Amino acid sequence: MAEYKFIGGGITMADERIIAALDLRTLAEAEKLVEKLGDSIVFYKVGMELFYAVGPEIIKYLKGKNKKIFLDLKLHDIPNTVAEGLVSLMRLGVDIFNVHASGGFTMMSRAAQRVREEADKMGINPPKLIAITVLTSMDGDDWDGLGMHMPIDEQAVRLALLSKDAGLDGVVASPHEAARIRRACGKNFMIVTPGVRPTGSTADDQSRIATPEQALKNGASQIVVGRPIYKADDPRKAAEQILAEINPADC
Ligand SMILES: O=c1ccn([C@@H]2O[C@H](COP(=O)(O)O)[C@@H](O)[C@H]2O)c(=O)[nH]1
Repeated sequence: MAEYKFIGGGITMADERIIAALDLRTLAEAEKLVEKLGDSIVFYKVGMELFYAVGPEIIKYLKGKNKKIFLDLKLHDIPNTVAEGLVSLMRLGVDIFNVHASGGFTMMSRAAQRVREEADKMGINPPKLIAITVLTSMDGDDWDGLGMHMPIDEQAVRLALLSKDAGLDGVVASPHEAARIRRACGKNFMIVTPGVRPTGSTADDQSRIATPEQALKNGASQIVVGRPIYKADDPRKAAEQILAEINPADC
């Protein structure tokens, strides 16, 4: 939701529907970007590149700045290993974390149950546990190479329903499948969509992309934006343009 803040005499908006990906290699680079973005971004995604290099320090830093955190480590292993891995990550105090839905129902339901049990013990609200459906970089050729015969969108809906049945809070999917997943899984299910590109930006290695506005119209609850913000000459301006696009009445 949009939350208005007065900054330096002007108005800027913070909107938890935008999650900015911190795909950087050092704490110093991440801190510099977070400083530049200021109050325009309240939700950050920490993925493998940064977490493997910096570890829990980045989470501590973001929490110190009152930012929300999606820890995107995409766990994919046997049920016990994933469940206990998530329990270890819970100590960091993140808001969202994730597993691969292709790990299957048993893995996901054990993970969801273990996260709830541990949250009860810790006396906290459990972090949201979501599952990757089909990576947004996959195109038809990649998909065929895996020997998959069901179309990508059908498989994404199938994995979303499996995740919901297993007790997860939502999924990561491309904006192309968001509408079908929203219809199948209902209004309270989280649908986080990477593969978001403002008009005019390059697709990079993403295949199933849409603009921020279209992704949200399709039913995404949150959008992930990485390179269009952190590689921009002026990251704050890039973030504010996305905010303006998704909150047209507010500008
Ligand atoms: O299917 C997926 C799952 C995760 N991601 C992650 O989102 C960001 C996207 O970054 P861009 O620079 O905006 O392309 C990145 O961290 C991925 O690891 C995804 O893209 N697709």
